[in-house]
Amino acid sequence: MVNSCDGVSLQPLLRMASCAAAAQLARAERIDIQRDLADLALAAAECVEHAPAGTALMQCVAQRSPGPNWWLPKSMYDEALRNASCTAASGSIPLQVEQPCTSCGEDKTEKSTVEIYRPPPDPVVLWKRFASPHECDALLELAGGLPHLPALAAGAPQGTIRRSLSKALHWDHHPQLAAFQARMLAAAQNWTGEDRLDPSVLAIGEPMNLAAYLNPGDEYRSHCDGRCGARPSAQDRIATSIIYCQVADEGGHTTFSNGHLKIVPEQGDMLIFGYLVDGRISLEEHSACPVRRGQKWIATQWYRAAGSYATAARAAEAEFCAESEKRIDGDGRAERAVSC
Ligand SMILES: O=C(O)CCC(=O)C(=O)O
Ligand SMILES: [Fe+2]
Repeated sequence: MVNSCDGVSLQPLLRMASCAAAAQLARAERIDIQRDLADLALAAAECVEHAPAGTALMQCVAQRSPGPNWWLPKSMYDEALRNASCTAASGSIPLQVEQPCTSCGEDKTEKSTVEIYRPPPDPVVLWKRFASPHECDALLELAGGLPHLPALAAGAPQGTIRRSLSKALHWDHHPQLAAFQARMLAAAQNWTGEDRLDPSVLAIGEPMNLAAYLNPGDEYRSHCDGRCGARPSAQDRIATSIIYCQVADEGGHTTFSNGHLKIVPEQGDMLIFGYLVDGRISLEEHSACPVRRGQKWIATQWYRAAGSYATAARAAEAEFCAESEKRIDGDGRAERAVSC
């Protein structure tokens, strides 16, 4: 009996085909979903520990899995890789570079470190200690404090993959955000090589998103902020920056499972990644691993290409706000109305 396709979030046609194929094969008693998923998880765990840095995890998994994985629904496959990448014993090893510190005031001799995990065209870098504790406190104050962040609505498009509190911070409500966002944008432009990132983020852009993972198990499962490698339309996001204002004592790391990267940030670090790639397997897919102990909160800024920003951002914001207004069942947590 095959019912493991329930809850799978593939494109409907692909999902139907994939699930039908799986059901047919399973009926023929040649395939056992649970067994094949367990094999996949084992292969992924081995690859996460042993594949050399830079090797795409998918290639290693394909070589090590005893059976074919092509028929598994994509979301199950992605989840297995992601779970393995979250349990990896240590973080990936980056190339480190030093640069003049842009947040050290008058002291021009101070340097800041940037860790390069992957070069363009889909770069991933971690700017160490980008935000000071004071800057993070200021962001939180604008959001009204951690206990007052609204929970993501269960009915929201991302409600099934994201378990966290979340709030949009609007520039026009909080003018003091502007200088900080300008610094984030400059860093993102520099490290993605994307001078197309729209500077109008400062005036009318997609709001900054504060997200808090306060309970054990809070997470953001595998997803793409952009188009997962498909040709981006004029309105799609092309880069992301995430400031880790608080990191969990255990868990809560960020992984790029397809690209075999595990980022273990410290407080104040900013992750920057770009994903304007076309026509090849995307390494953009990423996730926030479940928090195991302690709490984590982040500030995310998504970027689009110049010219696309105003309409797309407004549409996205309107959708987000409409969904967020819905009440939340909250998985046993207190129900709370959401204001946007
Ligand atoms: O919390 C994280 O580590 C990842 C967050 C994320 O993917 C996002 O905000 O788009
Ligand atoms: Fe993301």
